Amino acid sequence: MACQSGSFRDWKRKAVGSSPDPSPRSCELVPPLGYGSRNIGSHGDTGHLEYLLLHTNPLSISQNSKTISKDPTEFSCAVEEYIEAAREVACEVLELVAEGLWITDKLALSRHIRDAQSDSVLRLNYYPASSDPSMVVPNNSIGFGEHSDPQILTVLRSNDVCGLEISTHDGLWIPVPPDPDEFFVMVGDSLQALTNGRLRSVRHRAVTNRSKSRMSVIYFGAPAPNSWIRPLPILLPPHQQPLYKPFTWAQYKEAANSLALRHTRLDLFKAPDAPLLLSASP
Ligand SMILES: O=C(O)CCC(=O)C(=O)O
Ligand SMILES: [Fe+2]
Repeated sequence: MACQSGSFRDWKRKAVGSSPDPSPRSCELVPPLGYGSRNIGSHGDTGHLEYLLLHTNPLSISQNSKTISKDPTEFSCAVEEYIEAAREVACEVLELVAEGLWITDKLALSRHIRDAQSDSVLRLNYYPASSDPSMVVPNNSIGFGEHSDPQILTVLRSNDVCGLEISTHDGLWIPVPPDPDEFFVMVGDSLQALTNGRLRSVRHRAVTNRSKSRMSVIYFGAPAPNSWIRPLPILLPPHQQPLYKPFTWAQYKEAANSLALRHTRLDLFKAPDAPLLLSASP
């Protein structure tokens, strides 16, 4: 069935309705895909949010849509259309990055997420308006704790409510002004490894708003599980050592999932004699 194009607002409405059920039931999907609430990962990280996590594979979307939406066809069309647009943004950005780094093969980075086996995912986060005194930082509650995204590139959109914050190298948190008509692009750990640290993954977090609920839709562009991630040879002049040992995306995912969110998970793959890269974390 052909998908009709719709705006970001339409997409959110189709995904969870204009006011999400405050106590939705489990979508009975294989973890970690599907519906989640408060718990992020399996290491005790919690936040004030509800989310849907979907694999971007069309078959997986159409199967999962049946348990998520009352109108699975409309839902999966909207999701697939959004993913296609977000993937295009991610690939264009990665091709510009390759050009900027004088990489002769312009597709060297984007090829990973164009791969039919790409393990990219889409996350829809809903942060209810709240302030829980136990998680205050200092005026708002933690919606999604500090971390860097493990994938290659993150393409994020939100409604017009602030909440996303990024950390400077010296640990200062800077709010990102919301704009529902813009994409926000963040470097993930895998891109840091592929570029041998020329690009650094962004530490970020989301805080909740006291008076307004916030929604974000995030495309995480990832390689195929068996793809090798290693510094591109062209970014390794003879005198320069690789900062990271080669790893497959499946290995990185497993390692990343073994640690809590706040850890600098890329450190697990540091090359033994790697020169010191000043940490991006506070
Ligand atoms: O919802 C947001 O603005 C950020 C969430 C986030 O960082 C994530 O889902 O990885
Ligand atoms: Fe993130």
